[in-house]
Amino acid sequence: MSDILTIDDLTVDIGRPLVKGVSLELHPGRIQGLAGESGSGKTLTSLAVLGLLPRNARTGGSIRLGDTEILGLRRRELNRIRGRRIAMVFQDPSSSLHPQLTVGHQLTDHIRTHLGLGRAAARDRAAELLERVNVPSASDALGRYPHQFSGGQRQRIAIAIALACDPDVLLADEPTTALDVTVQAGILQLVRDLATERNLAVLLVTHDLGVMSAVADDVAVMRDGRVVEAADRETLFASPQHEYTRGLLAALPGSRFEGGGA
Ligand SMILES: Nc1ncnc2c1ncn2[C@@H]1O[C@H](COP(=O)(O)OP(=O)(O)OP(=O)(O)O)[C@@H](O)[C@H]1O
Repeated sequence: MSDILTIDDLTVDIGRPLVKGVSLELHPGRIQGLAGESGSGKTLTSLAVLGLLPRNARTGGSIRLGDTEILGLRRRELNRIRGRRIAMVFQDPSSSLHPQLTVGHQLTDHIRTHLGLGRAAARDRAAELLERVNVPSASDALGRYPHQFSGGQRQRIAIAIALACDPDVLLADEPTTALDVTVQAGILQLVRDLATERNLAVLLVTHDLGVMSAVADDVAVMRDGRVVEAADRETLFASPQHEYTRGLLAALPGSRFEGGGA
């Protein structure tokens, strides 16, 4: 299976070692889950892919997009890749949406900047995207501001913006954590469907193994800066090898791993 994004022995040091040799491969059409408790280094790993680590971070290892090494690229080169080939959605959709600009303004600006389309063509594409992510009355929605939508709809809009330029890779960091449980399933199903229909390689970062079990094809579990276990979803959930993974699974409601034994 060909990989589109390859993280190889990644290290991140910010005053102390925080990511300690992480390797992961992302494949088109597949969702790679990255689980682990708070502080285990999941977010730093995904920020490294986007070149968004703090300036004082020192990195080692390799991150390749196709055949291109992207770890350590200059900001200008990275800007060309970010948004266009690698896109991201965050836990709080408001952080990717400008509060004072209409949704249409934000989507069409993004499309025009990256794809060089004219105003009318960009607006058509924006409406199509909103329809695809199931925002109701897509053409009306273009004229509205982010605060006029629910949290779930704002996350759908953030996903539409992320996908506007047909990226190869989507990094989703806790995309449903801030949402009501009832809304979460719909967003996860959307990410699942988009991965399949657009051949998108997704890195899904979450501390919630319940979320993982719903959509990820492969799961890696991080602890203290390292991947302690990685397998396809069925294998990992059926026979977790690592005590730490068993502990995480035991924390799930209704788990058969309660008590720590497999
Ligand atoms: N800018 C920074 N300077 C110093 N330490 C940092 C910085 N950013 C993160 N860290 C530390 O790095 C470790 C890993 O953080 P990271 O955000 O990657 O964890 P995480 O697994 O994503 O957890 P969470 O789910 O809480 O976001 C934590 O101990 C955190 O305190």
